[in-house]
Amino acid sequence: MTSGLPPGLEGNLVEYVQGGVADWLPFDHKRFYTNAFIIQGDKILLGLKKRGFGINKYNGFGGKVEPGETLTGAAMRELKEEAGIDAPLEHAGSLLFVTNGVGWAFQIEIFSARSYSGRPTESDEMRPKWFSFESPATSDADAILPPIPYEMMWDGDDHWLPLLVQGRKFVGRIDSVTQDDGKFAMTRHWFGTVISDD
Ligand SMILES: Nc1ncnc2c1[nH]c(=O)n2[C@H]1C[C@H](O)[C@@H](COP(=O)(O)OP(=O)(O)OP(=O)(O)O)O1
Repeated sequence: MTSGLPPGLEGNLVEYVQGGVADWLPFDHKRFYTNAFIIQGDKILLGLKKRGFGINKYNGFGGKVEPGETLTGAAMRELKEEAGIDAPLEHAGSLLFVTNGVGWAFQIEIFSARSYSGRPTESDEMRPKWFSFESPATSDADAILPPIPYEMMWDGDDHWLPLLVQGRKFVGRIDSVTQDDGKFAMTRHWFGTVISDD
């Protein structure tokens, strides 16, 4: 294991970016979630969350890992439920989110695929939309795609999404405090890239 990692992270990692000086927040257990992204050429499929936690934010497709499910099985189920597509998802990274006063941490396993079958379809929970991660945003021959809408995504996504797009495996932790308006403010973050899975 790499020394000096934030609590809750493990692996053979090299630091990529970090910020904030607050103490790492305490948590007593993790709850597991998945989040899946389809990447094709210079475009990425995101979904606008229509309800619940993270409403009106763009994100990958995912949710809670149900009892008895594997992480990959959960990721594939959520992708189908929320975007109507199947994909050969592969594990791409792990993120730990800790918020003050919650007591437990979100462990989010990130998956990606470069191909998929079916047609991205709006569900009760998510509205799929393609974005370009190249600049200028001219992905499709006949359509100009908008750039990744980081201003409508979770804080910190701008740190790790470029690694995902480049196919570099990553691990990160983001601590946040809840503000008076109910929004989160990042207090500390750390991201590393995986040197090897050994
Ligand atoms: N910071 C943070 N906290 C919590 N969840 C997330 C983040 N960043 C994220 O990217 N996410 C992801 C993790 C999951 O993919 C979703 C949240 O899942 P949720 O929609 O609550 O779970 P479901 O199982 O789909 O929920 P319901 O079907 O019960 O509504 O955001």
